[in-house]
Amino acid sequence: MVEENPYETMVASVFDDRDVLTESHQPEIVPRRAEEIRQYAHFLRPATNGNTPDNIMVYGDTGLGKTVVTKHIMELTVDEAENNGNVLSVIIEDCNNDSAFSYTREIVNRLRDDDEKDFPKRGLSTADAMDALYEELNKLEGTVILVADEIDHMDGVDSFLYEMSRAESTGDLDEVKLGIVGISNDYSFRRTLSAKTSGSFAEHELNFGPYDAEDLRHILEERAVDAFRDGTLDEAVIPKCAALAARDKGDARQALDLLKMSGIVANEHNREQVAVEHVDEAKRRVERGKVAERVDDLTDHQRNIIVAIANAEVQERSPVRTKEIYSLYSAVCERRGDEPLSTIRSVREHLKKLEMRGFLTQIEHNNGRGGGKYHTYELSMKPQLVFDVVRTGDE
Ligand SMILES: Nc1ncnc2c1ncn2[C@@H]1O[C@H](COP(=O)(O)OP(=O)(O)OP(=O)(O)O)[C@@H](O)[C@H]1O
Repeated sequence: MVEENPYETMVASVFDDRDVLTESHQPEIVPRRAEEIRQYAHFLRPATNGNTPDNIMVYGDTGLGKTVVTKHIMELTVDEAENNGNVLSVIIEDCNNDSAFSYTREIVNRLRDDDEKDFPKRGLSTADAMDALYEELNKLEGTVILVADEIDHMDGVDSFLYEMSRAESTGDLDEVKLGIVGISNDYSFRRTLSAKTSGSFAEHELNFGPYDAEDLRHILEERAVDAFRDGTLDEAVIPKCAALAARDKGDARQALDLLKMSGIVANEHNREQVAVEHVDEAKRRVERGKVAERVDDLTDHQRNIIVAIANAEVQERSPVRTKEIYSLYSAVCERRGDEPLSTIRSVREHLKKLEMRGFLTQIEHNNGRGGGKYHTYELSMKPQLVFDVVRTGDE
């Protein structure tokens, strides 16, 4: 028997360069953020003239271009400084739920030569790490801009910002001028800083609003030029991806993920062109992927609880009271060979957490005078999505 070569029956991929649609790709053009880029440049201009730039806080929800715009403006600012005969270094480091100590250590090790990257993990205080950082920064010339992405995730951020923003005036930094840019999804970050830090870290604010369908269409079209081969995108595909993402949160990451997944689906169906129905399937897959990531963070008990409520929903018994959830949950545990929690009270605790994390919706009922209050719960997503990602075999 002659073995079939699967490549022989495949049409050419719709993609020219799929990586252009991924997060790590830094586009040369960043459309639809001209005003934010202009404001940014205004705040950063002193750095192009060899002076200390103002500190900046960039706020906005996820996927609104805070990072991509920041990288873009930093490149322009470094070029401008160079044209003016000045030296500007930019350090961009994600806070990644780090402590101020480990964040500082990361930067120190990045700035050190390879054979000196031995900054110890233990035994030193944050103050020691900051001293090491000042030492490294003082080896640079001109102006330095430190960009702390997801700054609200840094443990100990208050004193970090206090120290860094005073470092020039205290003489810790005597060779370079330092500006700090913080990026955050959390608009209340400013209010979490102590009065003394707010005072010394006086900064400008830049706010990024959601994209509308028109913005997203432009962004996707720009990327699609390099990502897809000519003629492989049905003309309705980009408007559809843009409209779906705009209707949700106006998030460019979501729009790009949808476009990329639509191409993957078209390839899997062995089609020469991406069509609108591929976007529909892509949407389902992207949603499933997101729910799967969130389900990964749940405990086994919490997973069994949402499966129990999904079961109630397909049996049209939802919304459900806690007592009924408990017995449905116990049945799920039994089927899966898990030991159930022994009290309704502990299930109730998990219900609260699941509600907070967006898996469930709680409905409050009032039985009128003397009747007391009680709660029922329903799923905040389609039950099939739960069955798909938890793989219970319960559907
Ligand atoms: N105006 C734009 N032009 C081109 N690409 C964009 C634009 N805005 C966002 N993107 C792309 O969308 C994705 C998300 O953008 P980015 O990482 O900058 O968002 P963010 O606001 O920093 O989000 P988060 O807070 O979740 O990190 C990236 O792939 C980015 O390249």
